[in-house]
Amino acid sequence: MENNTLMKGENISKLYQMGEVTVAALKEVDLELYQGEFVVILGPSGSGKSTLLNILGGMDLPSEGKVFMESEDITDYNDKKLTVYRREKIGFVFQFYNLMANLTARENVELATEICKNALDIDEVLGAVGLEDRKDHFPAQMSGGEQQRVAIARAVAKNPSLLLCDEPTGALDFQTGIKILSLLKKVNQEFNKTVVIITHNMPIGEMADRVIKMRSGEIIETKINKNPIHPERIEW
Ligand SMILES: Nc1ncnc2c1ncn2[C@@H]1O[C@H](COP(=O)(O)OP(=O)(O)OP(=O)(O)O)[C@@H](O)[C@H]1O
Repeated sequence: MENNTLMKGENISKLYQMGEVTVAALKEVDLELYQGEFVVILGPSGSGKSTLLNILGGMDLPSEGKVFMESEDITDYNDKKLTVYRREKIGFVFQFYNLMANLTARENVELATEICKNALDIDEVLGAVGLEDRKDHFPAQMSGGEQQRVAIARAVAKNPSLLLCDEPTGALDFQTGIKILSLLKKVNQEFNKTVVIITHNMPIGEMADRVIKMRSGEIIETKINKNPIHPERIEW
């Protein structure tokens, strides 16, 4: 592995047996993620993005292939080690925030960090995502954009090696979506977190250091953006 390789997937395949039919969600995918980069994985519905994200995040295992995080092969892990891996190495951000409705913003973040070894200061992270005045609000008292900020704070405060975001702007209007993308960029730069976003929204690729395009379970193109644009300049 190169010095700054954070994750490496080798020959990853994922097959689903549907009665007589075998669906190949991923076909011999190779990829590398580098420390500190901002990656956007683009592809149409059904191209295998979520399957790949789930495997990188230790939520699912490949049918074949190896997945290394910081040189350790996570496909060798048992369930217990995978749980620790998900808890300590990965921050997840989903389209629908998945916050605990009966906990405040601060408590949602606190709960996620309680069992993590190297958690960051909760109030500092809530401040960084612009929620200092909303800490004691419950999810139902917040807008979609604010709830997504809580979800991002929750993921970042664990101090993971990698932030995996599945359509993080999918449920938001354009302006709010741009703000969330700007926040993810800030987290990438200020907290030096490697960020991966999966989306079918092509213009989002323009803010990435690297764009990985998928189709039918394969990576069909990897493109380095020499001059990624600021999210505020994205239009869709
Ligand atoms: N649990 C499953 N059982 C059977 N087939 C599955 C399963 N999960 C995914 N697939 C199939 O694998 C392929 C890839 O699905 P995946 O969800 O990874 O695509 P995607 O690019 O994330 O799509 P979307 O953007 O719609 O979420 C699809 O053909 C899908 O139907």
